[in-house]
Amino acid sequence: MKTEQRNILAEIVERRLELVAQDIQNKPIEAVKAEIDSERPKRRFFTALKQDFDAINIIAEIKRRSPSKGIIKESVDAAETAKIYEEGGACAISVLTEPDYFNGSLEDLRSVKKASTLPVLRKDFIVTEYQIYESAAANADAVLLIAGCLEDRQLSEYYHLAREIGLDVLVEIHDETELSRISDIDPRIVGINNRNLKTFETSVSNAISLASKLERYQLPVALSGINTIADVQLSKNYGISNFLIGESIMRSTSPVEFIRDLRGKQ
Ligand SMILES: O=P(O)(O)OC[C@@H](O)[C@@H](O)c1c[nH]c2ccccc12
Repeated sequence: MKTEQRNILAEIVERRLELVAQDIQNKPIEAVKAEIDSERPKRRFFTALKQDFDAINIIAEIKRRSPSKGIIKESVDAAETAKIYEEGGACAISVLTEPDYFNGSLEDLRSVKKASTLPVLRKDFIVTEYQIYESAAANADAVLLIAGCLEDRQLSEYYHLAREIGLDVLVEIHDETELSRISDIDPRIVGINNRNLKTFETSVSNAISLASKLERYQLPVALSGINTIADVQLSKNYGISNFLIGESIMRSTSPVEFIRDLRGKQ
């Protein structure tokens, strides 16, 4: 008999919606929109990824804990971590802002943006339009949209809204069904998650096999489970140049050297 797998993604999304409802009580959407500075300095996430063919671009992630691994690093100073990532040559910084399962916050994102000169990606479970405006108000340069937790209509609306207000978008997929669901929005940056967010099963070959199915002009980013130089090199051999890495960098005793090693630089 097959036991039903607890769907963690659905649980996180349910909780996220509750938290956003509280945020809206505290600060209505009009107030958030008013906080967006149209003159804010924009750093292009897309450009950071579009380097030469030989490059290995690392988006280094600030991730305090995760539902699959528990606490990854006890005390984390987001601003200091961002500076270290930049020193190692990361091309962009991803900041987990989900509070309950990842111990993140928009405060982390704001301080990372101030402390570094790199583009900053807001990594969260974006399931409302409110969070998109909130991302721009917090000075994010890009947002993540996860196909697995959005309906087609939401995916398209949020994608276009984010682009309209000047945010780049990383659209995350995990399998071929999700790949076909994003063909209408035709995103320029496609994150391929090696981890199944419903079951946490992880395989680095997932990004490799799906990347070959993207359009030529779409930039693949391999997400999750990349722990070693060999993992990076393997994907690179299959034409993937962009990697989003959290846990292994967070756990490293010398992240500057580790990021350099992953990039194949001295
Ligand atoms: O820590 P890892 O295995 O290097 O993974 C980083 C990143 O890919 C992962 O944090 C992630 C990918 N997609 C997500 C969606 C929500 C939250 C987290 C994620």
